[in-house]
Amino acid sequence: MDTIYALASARGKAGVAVIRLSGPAAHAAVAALCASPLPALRRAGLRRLSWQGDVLDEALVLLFPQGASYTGEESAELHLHGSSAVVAAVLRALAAQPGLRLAEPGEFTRQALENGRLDLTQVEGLADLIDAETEAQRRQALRALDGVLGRQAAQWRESLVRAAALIEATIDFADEDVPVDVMPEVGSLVTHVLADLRRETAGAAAAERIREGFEVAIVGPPNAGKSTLFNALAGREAAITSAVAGTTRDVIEVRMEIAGLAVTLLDTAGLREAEDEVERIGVSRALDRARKADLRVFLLDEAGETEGLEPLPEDIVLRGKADTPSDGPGVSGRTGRGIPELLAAIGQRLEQRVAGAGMVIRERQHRAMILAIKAMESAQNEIGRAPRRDELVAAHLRDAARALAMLVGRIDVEDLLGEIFARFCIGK
Ligand SMILES: Nc1nc2c(ncn2[C@@H]2O[C@H](COP(=O)(O)OP(=O)(O)OP(=O)(O)O)[C@@H](O)[C@H]2O)c(=O)[nH]1
Ligand SMILES: [K+]
Ligand SMILES: [Mg+2]
Repeated sequence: MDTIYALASARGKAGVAVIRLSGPAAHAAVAALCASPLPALRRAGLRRLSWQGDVLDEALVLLFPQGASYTGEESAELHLHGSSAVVAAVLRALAAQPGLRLAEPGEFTRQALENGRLDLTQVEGLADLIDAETEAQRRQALRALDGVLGRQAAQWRESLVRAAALIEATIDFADEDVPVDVMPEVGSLVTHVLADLRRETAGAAAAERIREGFEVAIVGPPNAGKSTLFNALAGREAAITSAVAGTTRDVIEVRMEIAGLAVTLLDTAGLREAEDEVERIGVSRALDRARKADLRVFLLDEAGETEGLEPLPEDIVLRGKADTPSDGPGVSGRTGRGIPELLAAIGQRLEQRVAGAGMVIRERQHRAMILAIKAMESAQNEIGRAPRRDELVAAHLRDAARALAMLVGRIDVEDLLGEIFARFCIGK
């Protein structure tokens, strides 16, 4: 087992920079830099770090024992002054130590996974937490990091393994008298776990939306004031506005947060039968993106019509350029009138769509759950058959248990690991 090290904090100037070490030689490597004895385990101590007669920094040194660290390995943290020269000097001194090497991206977390400190769903939660931009993403990622899904999956697996074992026990009794009929208990275990799995997968789409965010498109006739409204919502002049109908051609995007949810807001070309070739392309892009968006805000002019696109029941339809109360209900990008109400209406519709969000967040987790559900449905069908083939019931239940093991990364995940960890930064 190698001892790995890396800068764990962000690169560049900062108040403090943290270098992390993990592996059997971690404490020895720190000791080699410290003139005075190392601080007690899990106690921060200020130490002068030096290497080959050269003082590197005054650092806070923190040691964690094997089995009680983030990675599960013997580890250490050096809290340095956050200068790139100091960090570079300490990294050079560590590189010179025998048995040490620079960590790969995500390798500390990979050690944690391999040592059973985290399961795969927690690693995914951690990746999401690092990427989190909104409140809903942060809360959801923290729940995943806490391991809710892994704990629940362990209970489901236990029930399935118990059910399979009950059947297998009766198979061994085949030629003799079977002591008890186990099928009522097996049937009830299967029914309960299946109901749980179905309920959790039903919330997967909502959870995925929290993670990925929503697309909300502003659509309507030319000159309705879409780009002006878009800029007002974005809080900056992201789109060109002008009195010329057909100003916007490309779909323009801004990322924002509405009701704690990640939203990509889209400004689109005014919808009409365009004469101009470029505008026609713009209109066709507008239609395409607006149809794919999660929600459309139809901004209408006095005529109150939109060419080529019908609002869906959940869409928002309102009149633009409603600058003053005498203009009636609607919204004005110019004066800001009606914007808080519009944001509230968008937020309310999006919140409805994430209401059922559960523990299953990623497509990968969803697929593992579906595999488990399919296997359990096969088991249930077999239970209902006459004559019933008990070996098959047991085999389907074992398949379902295996799918749940995949869910938490206990088996069959080598490829996945590469994919997940490649997205981590070095030092995580
Ligand atoms: N009074 C008033 N005028 C507005 C408002 N919003 C936009 N306008 C004016 O209406 C004209 C068109 O505004 P844009 O924001 O470019 O309209 P658009 O819907 O994006 O137009 P296209 O991109 O050409 O489809 C400009 O002259 C704006 O100044 C508003 O809320 N009130
Ligand atoms: K315009
Ligand atoms: Mg526009």
